[in-house]
Formats: sequence, structure tokens, C-alpha cells
Amino acid sequence: MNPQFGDYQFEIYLDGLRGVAPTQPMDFAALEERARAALPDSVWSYVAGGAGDEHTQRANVRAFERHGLVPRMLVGAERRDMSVDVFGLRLPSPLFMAPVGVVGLCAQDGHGDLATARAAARTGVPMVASTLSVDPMEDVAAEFGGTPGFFQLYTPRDRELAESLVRRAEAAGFKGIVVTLDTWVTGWRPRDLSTANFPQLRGHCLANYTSDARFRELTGSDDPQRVVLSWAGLFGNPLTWDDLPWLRSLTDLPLILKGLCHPDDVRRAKDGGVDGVYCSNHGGRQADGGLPALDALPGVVEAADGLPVLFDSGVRSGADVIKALALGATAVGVGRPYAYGLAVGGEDGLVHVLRSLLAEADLIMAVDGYPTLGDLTPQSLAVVRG
Ligand SMILES: Cc1cc2nc3c(=O)[nH]c(=O)nc-3n(C[C@H](O)[C@H](O)[C@H](O)COP(=O)(O)O)c2cc1C
Ligand SMILES: CC(C)CC(=O)C(=O)O
Repeated sequence: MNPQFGDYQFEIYLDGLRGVAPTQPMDFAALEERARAALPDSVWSYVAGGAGDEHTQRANVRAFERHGLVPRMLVGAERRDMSVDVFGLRLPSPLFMAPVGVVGLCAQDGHGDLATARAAARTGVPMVASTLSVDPMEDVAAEFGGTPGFFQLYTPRDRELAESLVRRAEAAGFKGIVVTLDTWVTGWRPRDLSTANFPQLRGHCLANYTSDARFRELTGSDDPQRVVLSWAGLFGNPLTWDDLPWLRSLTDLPLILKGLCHPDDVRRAKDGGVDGVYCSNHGGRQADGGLPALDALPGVVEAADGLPVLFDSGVRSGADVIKALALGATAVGVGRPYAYGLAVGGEDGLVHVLRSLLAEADLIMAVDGYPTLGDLTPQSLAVVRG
């Protein structure tokens, strides 16, 4: 793959010269507006919404505005290299797609998990496939092509079911297990409460369970509509540090804990033998009144002390990707932006969003004189005043 993702900009200009007007949005506000028009109200409010008054969700985005990249000149940035080595894998860029549980429903045909996996194959941008999926993980993994994929585990209370899901992820060829810790209970989400649509949406995203023999044994059914599902019972395991050795014993694949924002938690996870930590506040969807995830990142990076740090929450542009990298993230994830791309333009729309993010990030590295990721450090950023 050409490491200069900015070439995508010239493809768009070329289309302009050929008289083909761009049909896809170029900025997040336009993308969001188009996604809102494209999605059924229930799916839109679920995806776009957050916890409480959504202060934290907005703060995640605003936190990026408080940091400015300081340009460097005369460094010869004609060739850039955005590739990254992580978990023994060489990736063309540090961008990845965060797990989005109802992404299946963002596609017109209701199979958005498969479309996302195909977009991963086309772009080299890995997908972290959620436990909550319209299609079973084996079908999703079959679409990855040469791009590595990761499986996100919502840990069921039943250990055998958890073990079964992990075994299946290994067999399907996933390259790492991401255990989400911040959603063992669903947060206070006024938009969902007022539409009461969450249980219904969730019912469409249970293929990983209904295709599992242990799930059928536990529930006596493979029909999600007939099974009385409680988040707390089936999915929501209130794990403690005492469970970390068990989680670690589940797999030899890289184990990554998602939702870590406190340096002490990061140190404890590291002592417990994890392979990576994932700094995130779930895009502001779980608890309002929290610290923007970006503000937690430097402390997480310091405590991780060389362990890979994945980051998401509030990334909306290529510039944001660069800022998170400068603050020490090893890889940077997006959630809502790619779900919106899928909603607006299907698989091609999703690919467009990823390529736009990469093109902008690449061109910022060119213009601002940071030709490799190693050139980006916290000193590359200054605080924006006013
Ligand atoms: C609709 C939706 C569903 C999500 N489902 C999951 C999930 O199943 N598992 C998980 O770990 N995180 C889930 N997340 C959180 C994302 O992985 C990620 O942390 C968040 O979207 C990042 O913030 P952003 O949307 O501002 O980019 C979900 C996010 C959204 C928007
Ligand atoms: C609460 C889960 C069912 C899905 C999720 O992680 C989310 O909606 O943010």
C-alpha cells in the first residue's frame, strides 16, 4: 500500500476535473447530518446519543480543540510513514475501528458487521468486532481479507460461555481479544429511555450468542425474541481484579483491557500480564460528568510504560488522530464516524470515511513536518488559548 494516504485527496480532485462531483461528505458535521437523514430514528438516536446530558460526549470532542500541533519546517516530509508495529502485527496505519455493537443496523441491508469487515479488508484498517453483532463472528472474520481483526468480549457471567466465545474467536482467526470493562451495566442514556428502543435493537445483535452451543444450553432456545435477556445476567459481568488471572488464562492471543483511564488501573493491568491497555470512556455513552478521554491519555501512557496504548473517544478528524498519537497513543480508534459512513454510503461510504481520515492525517504530517509517527511527541503540541 502506498504510505502516502494523502493521494486520496488527488483522487477526489481528479474526479472534480472529470466533472464528477463528490457525493460523500468531507467533514464530520456534514457526515453526521447525512447519517441522521439516512438512519431510522431509533438507530440514529441510539448511535448518536450518550450518557446523561452528553457533557462528556461533547467534552471528548472539545478536548482535541485545546491542543494545537506546532509545525516544523525544512524536514523533508515528502515521504511519510504511518505504519505501526503492534502485538506482533505490522499495520499500514495506526487507525482502527472501535467495537460498535449495533453497527449491523447502520447498513441498509442490516448486515453492517460484514460491510465493516469488508471495509477493513479494503483499507487495511483493523476492525474490533463487537460481541453484539447481527452476524456471527465467524462470518465477520471471513471478510477480513489480509487485514487483522480483533474480537471485543462482553464477558458473560457464565464462564463457560465466555470461554466458548474466546475459543471461537481464536478459531475464526482473530488476532487479539479486547475485554470491555466499562459496560457491565448500561449507563443512564436519556435518548434510549425516552424511545425505549434499546432492548429491541439489542435483540437484533445477538448472533454470537444464538450461534453458541453453550448459550442454547443455558437459555434453552436460540431465538433471541423468546429468550428473556437481561444485560446483567447474560452479558454484564461485574468483574474485579480477582478475575484478571482468569481473563488472562482464557487465551494466548494478545489481551487488551478497554476502558482504562486511571494510571493505577493501568499499572495493575500491566502487573496482571495484559498485552495492551485501551484508554476510552466509551465515547461518553456510559457515564456523564467524566474526564474527556484525551485528558486521561498522558497518564495512561506514562503508567503503561511501553505497553501498547489504544485510544478512542471523540476522534473526528485526521488532525485528531495525529494529536492522540502525539500524546502517546499507539493506535487510535473511531466509533461513530465509521458507523455514520456506513449509514450514508454503505461499505463505500465507510471506506470513504477511513480514507478521508488517513488522507488528512497524512497531509498534516507532510505540511507540519512530522514524517514518521516517531517524530510526534507531546512536545509537538501546544495548548490552544482562547
Ligand atoms: C452505537 C455504539 C455502539 C457501541 N458498542 C460497543 C460495543 O459493543 N462494545 C464496546 O466495547 N464499545 C462499544 N461502543 C463504544 C466504542 O467502542 C467507542 O469506545 C466509542 O464509540 C468511541 O467514541 P466515538 O464514537 O466518539 O468515536 C459503542 C459505541 C457506539 C457509538
Ligand atoms: C450497551 C451495549 C449493549 C452496547 C454498547 O456498548 C453501547 O451501546 O455503547
